[in-house]
Amino acid sequence: MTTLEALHLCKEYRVRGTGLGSSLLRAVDDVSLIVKPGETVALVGESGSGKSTMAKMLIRLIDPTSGSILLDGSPLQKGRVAVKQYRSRVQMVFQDPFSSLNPSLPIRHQLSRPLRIHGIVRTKSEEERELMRLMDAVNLAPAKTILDKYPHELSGGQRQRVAIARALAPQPEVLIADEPVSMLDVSIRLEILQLLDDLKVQRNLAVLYITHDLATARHFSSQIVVMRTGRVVERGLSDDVIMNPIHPYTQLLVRAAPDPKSAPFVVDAERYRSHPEVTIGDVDPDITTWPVDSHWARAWDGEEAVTKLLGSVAA
Ligand SMILES: Nc1ncnc2c1ncn2[C@@H]1O[C@H](COP(=O)(O)OP(=O)(O)OP(=O)(O)O)[C@@H](O)[C@H]1O
Repeated sequence: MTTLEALHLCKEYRVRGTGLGSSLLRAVDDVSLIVKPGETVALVGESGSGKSTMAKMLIRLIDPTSGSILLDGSPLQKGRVAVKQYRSRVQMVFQDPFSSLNPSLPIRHQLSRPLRIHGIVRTKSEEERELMRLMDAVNLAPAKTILDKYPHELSGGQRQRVAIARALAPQPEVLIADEPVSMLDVSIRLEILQLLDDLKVQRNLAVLYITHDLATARHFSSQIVVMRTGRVVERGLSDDVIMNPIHPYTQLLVRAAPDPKSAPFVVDAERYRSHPEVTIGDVDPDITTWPVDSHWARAWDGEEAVTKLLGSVAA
């Protein structure tokens, strides 16, 4: 049962000026947030708002300039051993499954390494069993065939599933997902987000979902934290933030979203048409002002009308 907490985090980067000198850029400025087990918190903002810098601090790739990170209320210890222990509890899924996997190693190697490093397995038979479990957890089949493949032999979605399996290998309690679907084909984004959501429930994970897509943030998160130029400008329950944005920047994000009516949602709607229990209807009028580079449709599931998130369109 692990809670991840960021307290007044700041990060300054030294950047070269136009002349000879350099100056400091405050990429993250006094950001606090808390992610609890079984909960997804979305960190939302436009490019350059500081989201990835937050992620890098929270996974301990970079140190904060000031502020602190607490895991279950305890401040982090310094040193390699402490970082390794931290990473066995807090893992990250990166944006790009093409560069986050080593192209020269088969999948089996990329998954068994963290299993061994973090002491999850000791023998060959334990390793084999755990590899099968991981493949099963991320719905990759046939497991043995895929384990022997190289990343370039897999689709983008399969690669991201492998990356998720690798993140799960140390049996973490916290998952940081930094734009985990933005590099993927529109048609599979929802599947990957749904997988992360299922894993959250099954493993009681605390999930920080970093995205610029407010629609999926609302769908998959209980809370949304909105960042702008390094600062938090708004936070709250996801529905409240989307339906009643208070800060002008959040209102702008919501308003600036493409109209889902003009989004090519028909492509994904076609996928749903093959599901006999769901019929695609009109786009839900309530969401026409949504910040959506996602597309939605009103669907009828038996008697009940439901709004389905069908996928995201490329930004
Ligand atoms: N290593 C670095 N050195 C200097 N400046 C940096 C560095 N990394 C990020 N920045 C700057 O910090 C700010 C925040 O960047 P960051 O990548 O955290 O934003 P972001 O919200 O994740 O954006 P994106 O979605 O485009 O990745 C930007 O102005 C960026 O140019």
